[in-house]
Amino acid sequence: MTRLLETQGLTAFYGDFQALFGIDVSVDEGECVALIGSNGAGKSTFLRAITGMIPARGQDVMFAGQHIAGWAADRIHKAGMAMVPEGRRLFPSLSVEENLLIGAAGKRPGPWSLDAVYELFPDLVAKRHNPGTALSGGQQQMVAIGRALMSNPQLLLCDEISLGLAPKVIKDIYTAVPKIRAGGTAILVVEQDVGQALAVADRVYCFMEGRVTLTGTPATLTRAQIAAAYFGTTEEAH
Ligand SMILES: Nc1ncnc2c1ncn2[C@@H]1O[C@H](COP(=O)(O)OP(=O)(O)OP(=O)(O)O)[C@@H](O)[C@H]1O
Repeated sequence: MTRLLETQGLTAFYGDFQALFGIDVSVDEGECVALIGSNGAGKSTFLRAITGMIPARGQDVMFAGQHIAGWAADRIHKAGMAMVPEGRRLFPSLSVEENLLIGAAGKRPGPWSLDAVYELFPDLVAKRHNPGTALSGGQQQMVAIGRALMSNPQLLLCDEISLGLAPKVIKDIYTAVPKIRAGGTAILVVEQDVGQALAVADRVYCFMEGRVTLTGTPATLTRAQIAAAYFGTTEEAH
């Protein structure tokens, strides 16, 4: 496996407030990695730090063989990282199709196109000329994922894609993950639903208070270890 993303000792600050304390996370090409942890653990901050949305303070972030710490967000996007932001953030005055086409700005060569996104999410076909806001929450999430895929990213970052959605809808959305990986895209998901994270990911990192408290594969981690790493209970986390 070739290493796609690697952070070593990543820190992040909001003003004087330190939100991340030395995070080591890696994602290999084509891999699916999940970040889990409670509210405020630092998962979204990690995504913001690697995508250049908050300044990196000179630490090491390697992506696709390049040192990207300090790069502007649009340069990182063009290098092959695309984000599905928490809350979807569709453009309300634009149609589904226009929202998708916006994601094609800075497009790299690859398998994703409007047709491929509609094949991935057939529910969107009949809605293609509707405004993004006229969709259900699940359909809006599909547009947000499709928009990110339109740039043909090497790494797709998904921040809480199941938040506020019904279990059936979450299941539908997660069925897209193997198809996205089949196109060669690695996925880093932030997911509060631990069961969902363990079901979809090759490896999991648990964050607590700005630190990684546990990492491993779903097959090797026990529920007790995860609970300890997630909530800071007394059992030692490995
Ligand atoms: N814009 C901001 N300004 C100041 N502090 C922030 C900001 N965003 C997040 N924080 C703080 O940074 C810490 C990490 O927050 P972060 O949003 O990364 O956590 P999270 O694990 O993604 O949780 P959530 O699921 O709530 O998004 C928290 O203490 C939070 O209050």
